[in-house]
Amino acid sequence: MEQKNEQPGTCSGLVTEATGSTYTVVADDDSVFRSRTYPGTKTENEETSLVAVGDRVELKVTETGREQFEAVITLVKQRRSALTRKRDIRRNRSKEKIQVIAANIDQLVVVVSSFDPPLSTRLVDRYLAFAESEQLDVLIVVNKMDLADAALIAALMEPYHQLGYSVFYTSVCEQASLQPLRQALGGKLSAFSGHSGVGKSTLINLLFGHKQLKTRRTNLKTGKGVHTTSNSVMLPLPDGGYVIDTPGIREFNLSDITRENLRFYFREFLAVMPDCAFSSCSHTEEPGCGVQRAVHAGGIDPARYESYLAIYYSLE
Ligand SMILES: Nc1nc2c(ncn2[C@@H]2O[C@H](COP(=O)(O)OP(=O)(O)OP(=O)(O)O)[C@@H](O)[C@H]2O)c(=O)[nH]1
Ligand SMILES: [Zn+2]
Repeated sequence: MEQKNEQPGTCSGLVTEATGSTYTVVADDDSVFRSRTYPGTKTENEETSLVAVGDRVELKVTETGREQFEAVITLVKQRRSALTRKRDIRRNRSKEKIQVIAANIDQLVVVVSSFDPPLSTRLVDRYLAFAESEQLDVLIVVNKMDLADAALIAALMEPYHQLGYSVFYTSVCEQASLQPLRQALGGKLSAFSGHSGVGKSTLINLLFGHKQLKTRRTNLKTGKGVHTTSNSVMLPLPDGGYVIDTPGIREFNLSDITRENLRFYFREFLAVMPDCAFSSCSHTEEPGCGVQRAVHAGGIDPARYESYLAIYYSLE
């Protein structure tokens, strides 16, 4: 449990919006402060963005600050997790080594569409490998189900159910289809990610109701523009929890995934890996490979294995 009001004038809260120089912090008593850092701001996280959306922080609020809802951030608490951005020297004008897109994310919500753009399980597999490498829980959302042959999509997605992943089928044309997803998001910090055009913004807007739609829409949109790094917002869900719209997988920092460790991020490989003749087996061309044997015997989905090979050969 979070300790409240350790000292007079201090409180802790959650950073829900970052706009460059100021941060919106929702304090534990639900009051909202426009906050700034100052040279004395301390952090329990090294060499990364000082403050990111999703961070837990301690605030110092003066009497006038309390009236105007302004505060300074005195401490950024240790993050449980951090979604980081691939380094782009041209864009990264600040000196921070690792740019954090969102902190303390509970789950990554991978949104794909059944059609327009068509469903790519290869892309789903890339996201899943990434989520596994970050030890993030993941929800898969197949949107635009109104445009698809449901039986065809069900067949494509069956391996993911088998592997124990949570899959949601949604259409923004049918409100009821959002209910299971809404439930899975309740009380958690969730990062939505997916290709452009799959319906992330539309889904998010529907999920948190129409009231904030007008005021927040602009922020959501600019969050994807040139100033993405300094302008992201976490939207409160009506029943608790927050959602943040994050960039597509290409913009995430994937450098922790290597040819050596990729095999651990395909969860169905783990059980058969001990059967490989070589302990260092890459499951690509080696003889006596337990993974390849399982693919031939039907125990591992061939499309998943193809994804593994595609990602493997795309890595240095
Ligand atoms: N038929 C159908 N269209 C949808 C659905 N969800 C979204 N769309 C449409 O798909 C288009 C793209 O939706 P967006 O919400 O802008 O997609 P996005 O993923 O946020 O895309 P970016 O903003 O480019 O990242 C819009 O024209 C939506 O109206 C759906 O469930 N069914
Ligand atoms: Zn092998």
